[in-house]
Amino acid sequence: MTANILDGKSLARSIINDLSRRVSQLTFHKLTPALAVILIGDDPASALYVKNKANACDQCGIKNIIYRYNNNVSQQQIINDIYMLNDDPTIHGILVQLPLPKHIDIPHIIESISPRKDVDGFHPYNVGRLAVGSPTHLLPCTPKGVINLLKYNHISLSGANVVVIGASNIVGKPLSNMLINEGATVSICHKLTTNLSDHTRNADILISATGHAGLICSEMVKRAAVVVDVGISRNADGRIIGDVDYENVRKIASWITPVPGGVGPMTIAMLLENTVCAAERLLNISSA
Ligand SMILES: NC(=O)C1=CN([C@@H]2O[C@H](COP(=O)(O)OP(=O)(O)OC[C@H]3O[C@@H](n4cnc5c(N)ncnc54)[C@H](OP(=O)(O)O)[C@@H]3O)[C@@H](O)[C@H]2O)C=CC1
Ligand SMILES: Nc1nc(=O)c2c([nH]1)NC[C@@H]1CN(c3ccc(C(=O)N[C@@H](CCC(=O)O)C(=O)O)cc3)C=[N+]21
Ligand SMILES: [Mg+2]
Repeated sequence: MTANILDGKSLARSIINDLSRRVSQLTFHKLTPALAVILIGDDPASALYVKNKANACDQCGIKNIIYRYNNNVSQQQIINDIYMLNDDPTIHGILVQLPLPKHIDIPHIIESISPRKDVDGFHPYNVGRLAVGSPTHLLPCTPKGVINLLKYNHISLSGANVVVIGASNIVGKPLSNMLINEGATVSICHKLTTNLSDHTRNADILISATGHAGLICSEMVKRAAVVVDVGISRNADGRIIGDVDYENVRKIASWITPVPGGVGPMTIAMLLENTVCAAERLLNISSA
């Protein structure tokens, strides 16, 4: 058996194509959706994400404004600039690229973003709405991308045993809440989990989001499981690789995401969708 591919790249392309029409509709109403990206320092992974985002924005007509700062910029400067963007009616989404330099307090920065412009879905207001299962306009991009990729391929979540590895605020925790809301039975594993494979071998759907290359080998995967690889690291040649031993696991799994070309492009498509939704809210023509 060889797994089917969960092709995030082509699904993202078609989502971005559909977004172009919604952007045209908005510009017809004299409203061009705009995303402000705050980028501090020169982290190479961040630079790649920022570049891919900018290209995708260009494809569908979203205005993308990048604010660059040196590593030693003060926290107060960033907060002042976020307040300015909160009050700017021509800006619909604000994204602060993570990680941040050590002297900057991430929760403090995130809480200064207006929840209406929080296109990452990281503000405690939006996190809380997700946690209590209220309707939310802005869901975190990577978890939303994973759920959409599974649903598009008719992979059922209701009643499924899903194991999520990684419990971060940007991927593992929000993804787990979204899966619970979809009716899945969710186990969350992290660094302190003992005997990881005792958990992973029970998974109908296994999702790894650690950044530990090669963590998931075929012995840890149940036959015919669905395997989703969120992780991004670089191998010795500088190529992007995930958490999963792809060549061996694809012989066991029923479905698998490639890296690159799986979850990454979906994250970007969801960011653009959130930006368009945030702009549409101003006109009350939301189709979502
Ligand atoms: N494809 C995409 O669109 C995106 C990819 N990423 C990538 O996903 C990965 C995770 O990102 P992020 O959540 O921000 O990372 P963090 O470093 O914030 O979190 C990693 C999580 O994985 C857990 N973990 C790390 N190593 C192991 C291990 N060996 N066994 C079990 N659990 C482990 C950590 O446990 P503990 O909590 O105990 O420390 C933590 O919960 C990274 O590679 C990142 O680059 C991130 C966002 C988007
Ligand atoms: N505030 C904030 N929000 C984030 O969502 C966020 C962040 N900070 N910091 C960094 C991580 C990482 N992340 C990626 C998104 C897309 C790709 C991506 O486009 N991946 C392509 C790479 C393709 C290529 O090689 O160019 C792929 O997997 O196919 C990668 C990584 C978002 N993150
Ligand atoms: Mg990918």
